[in-house]
Amino acid sequence: MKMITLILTSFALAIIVTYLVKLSYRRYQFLRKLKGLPGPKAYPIVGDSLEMLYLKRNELMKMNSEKRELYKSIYLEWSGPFAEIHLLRPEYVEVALKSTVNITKSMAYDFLHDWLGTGLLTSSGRKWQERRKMITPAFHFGILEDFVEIFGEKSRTLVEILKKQKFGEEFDIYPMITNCALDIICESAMGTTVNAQEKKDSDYVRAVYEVSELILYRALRPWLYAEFIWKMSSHGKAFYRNLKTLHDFTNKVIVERREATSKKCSLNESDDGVGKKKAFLDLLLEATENGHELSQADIREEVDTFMFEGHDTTAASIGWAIFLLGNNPEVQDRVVEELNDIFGDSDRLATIHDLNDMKYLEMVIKETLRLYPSVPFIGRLVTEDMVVGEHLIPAGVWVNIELFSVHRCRDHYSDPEKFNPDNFLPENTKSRHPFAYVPFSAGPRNCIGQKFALLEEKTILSSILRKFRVESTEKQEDICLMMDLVLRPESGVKIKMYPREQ
Ligand code: HEM
Repeated sequence: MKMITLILTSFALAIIVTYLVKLSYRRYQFLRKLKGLPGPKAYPIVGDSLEMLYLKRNELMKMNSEKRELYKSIYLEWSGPFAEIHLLRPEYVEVALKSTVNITKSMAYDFLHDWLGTGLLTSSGRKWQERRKMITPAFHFGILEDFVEIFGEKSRTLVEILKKQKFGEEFDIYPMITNCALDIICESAMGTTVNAQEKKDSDYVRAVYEVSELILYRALRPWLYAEFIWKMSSHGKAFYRNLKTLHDFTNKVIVERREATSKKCSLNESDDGVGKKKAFLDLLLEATENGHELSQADIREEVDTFMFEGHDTTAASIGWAIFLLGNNPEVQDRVVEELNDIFGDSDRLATIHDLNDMKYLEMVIKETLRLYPSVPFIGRLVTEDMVVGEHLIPAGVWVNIELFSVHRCRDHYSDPEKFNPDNFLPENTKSRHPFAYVPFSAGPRNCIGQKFALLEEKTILSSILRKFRVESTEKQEDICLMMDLVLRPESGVKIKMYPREQ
């Protein structure tokens, strides 16, 4: 017995040692190729991840800003044994984002696979190309027009909820905006209502929050990366329990929607009883009828991807816009002036034409996304050698494309920390580097939902501002940036509100 234990232990040790030697050799090879790149001190195997272990979630962005000041354009970090190159300049980011070969996402996205499978956000190669081609028409302008009605209805509910707040008293508007965005994406993606704004006890909504929180919890704890350890841990168990709620819900909606659609086809009805507006899900179901082979799981991963990508991102950006408008009354007044010109005394919902006329509000939204991009970093695995400036980035390393840093580049913005919507006046954008502003990414893997997002943001913000004057109770310099799955203010968006009529 003792002998067997000894043999097995030696065998396990030999495997571990071989693996460590392989990692060290790989590191040595990369170091030779990456000679000359600056970066923090790193050790074999653990890299510079040790400092991350002691870092609080709200310190991540601060550390990131310090590194931006120190290294300016590019630096090398070691995430454990893996080399990660951070790109901070528009000129470098352009090379990475324009690449049609280096489109594979980095390991960080693997944590999303349980929920999103390999849908549009997380897939790569042929699968991604085919899906992108198939899904792009779903974001056509004509189709987006249908969603504007949903944006308006849900925003109206938000305004009714806000009316119940005590005017002049501080409160956090962020959770209300998030619930509104969740209602919008549920109805747009699946054609179903979860009433996140009015109903506090939806299992689905609770599971969305729990799963997002638990993905982040795992991402910040390397000892939970191994799947079998994660599955055994209490947080992992909670994750899979909530995940089941999410998948069961999406599966049920798909089945019901499929049945309703085929009933409509067999009766040859023009109006469907499913509702006149088409959800993204209907467009995917139609694609299966038009020759695309999509299984239930294929459709689910795309619907789940919209759910994930399509609510936190917009909620964060709307929250930041309210925060900035509440700190800059003169900008808020100009937005309201524009809204008065469009709506006069009318209480009607905004049409797509009204939204297109909101030019100044659009500049405000763009400037908000410059200062506080909902997705501050994008990660890619380099699969083919790439040259940025005078640096060769070899295949096998990860690149971290830092949208947050690019947007604060002093060469392209004279006062980068200042909120100034005029940065987006045509005369100011015309000569700027095209990759100095990329909140929706750029190149082949840019955000497919960006027009949807802009229309949604305009609808929610204009609905709030037509009814209320907002005043922020925290200043820009005091706010602590929190890197969750999206970039958000640590303490929410604290405001006081007053009715416009007064
Ligand atoms: C302000 C709101 C939004 C921002 C800032 C934003 C930003 C981004 C960024 C930076 C990416 C690239 C991610 C990467 O390469 O890893 C992306 C991809 C994506 N976004 Fe958005 N997004 C927003 C809203 C939306 C909405 C509303 C939807 C859907 C309705 C959506 C769907 C997607 C999808 C499916 C992808 C993956 C595209 C692909 O790889 O082909 N996004 N988004």
